[in-house]
Amino acid sequence: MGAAAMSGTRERIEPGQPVVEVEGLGARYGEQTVLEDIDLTIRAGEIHVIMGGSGSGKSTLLRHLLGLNQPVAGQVRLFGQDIARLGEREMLALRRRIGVSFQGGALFSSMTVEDNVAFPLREHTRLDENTIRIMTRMKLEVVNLAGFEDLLPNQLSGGMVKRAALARAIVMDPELLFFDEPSAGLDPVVSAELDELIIRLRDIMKITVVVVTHELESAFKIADRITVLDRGRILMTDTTGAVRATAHTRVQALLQRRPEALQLDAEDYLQRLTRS
Ligand SMILES: Nc1ncnc2c1ncn2[C@@H]1O[C@H](COP(=O)(O)OP(=O)(O)OP(=O)(O)O)[C@@H](O)[C@H]1O
Repeated sequence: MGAAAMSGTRERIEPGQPVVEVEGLGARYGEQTVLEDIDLTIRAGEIHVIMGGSGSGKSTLLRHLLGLNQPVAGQVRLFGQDIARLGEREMLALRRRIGVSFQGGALFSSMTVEDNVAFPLREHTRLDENTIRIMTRMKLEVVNLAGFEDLLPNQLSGGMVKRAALARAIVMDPELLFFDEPSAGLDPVVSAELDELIIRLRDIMKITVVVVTHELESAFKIADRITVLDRGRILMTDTTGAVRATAHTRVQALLQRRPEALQLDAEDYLQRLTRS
């Protein structure tokens, strides 16, 4: 039995139903508009990749989806609930249905892999130690880290750290997982392993996964649907096939670029410099 099942009754959302709904979202930092007119629906059971170059607004969108930032316009609904209207307790209950693996979401360096993964269970549930241990080990197996539970983070490779962080993000059996730049800093082989793992989470654990990335290859490999974000606006949301085949010139321009070029758009960069 999972932590979710133990923490009370909750309806599991049916495949294909909207899990994340964004309508007319706008975001600003000071005078700078960072997101504008964002409409987006993410459905249960899909791997949805939000793709865009550096500064396109990916991280800001993610922060809004998690309710960490207040929008200047529009709304975000998670599991059908408008997150701006939720009280603290309701928001906490909602957050338990969500796993997050952030780029900078480092492991606690003084804790073993096992204690790191067990941390959310110790913080948010009253499960006994034996159950916590079993659930933690199960998740370590899912991410292929069985046998490494007693190591400290600095004894792990970059790919292993990512997998341990992923185990921690799924230890509460989330229905929705946000994964920020899974392949950042990883070599291609390790990055491909992580892609496989994300696909496995969808197929075996039936988790809806939202991946934010600027890695084109990885995006096309794992996504059911892709949202292309550019300068704070959504250029398109569609299946990988449709995105690849689109006649949209700006999308094609972004796709033709080498990943490194996509990270730093010179024109954008200069605009940003002169704006501030
Ligand atoms: N806390 C902040 N305060 C002010 N401006 C910010 C802040 N965070 C981001 N920005 C600006 O908002 C814009 C979008 O940034 P954001 O981090 O959302 O983009 P991104 O697509 O995630 O980029 P990257 O891939 O480089 O992380 C950029 O112009 C950035 O400089």
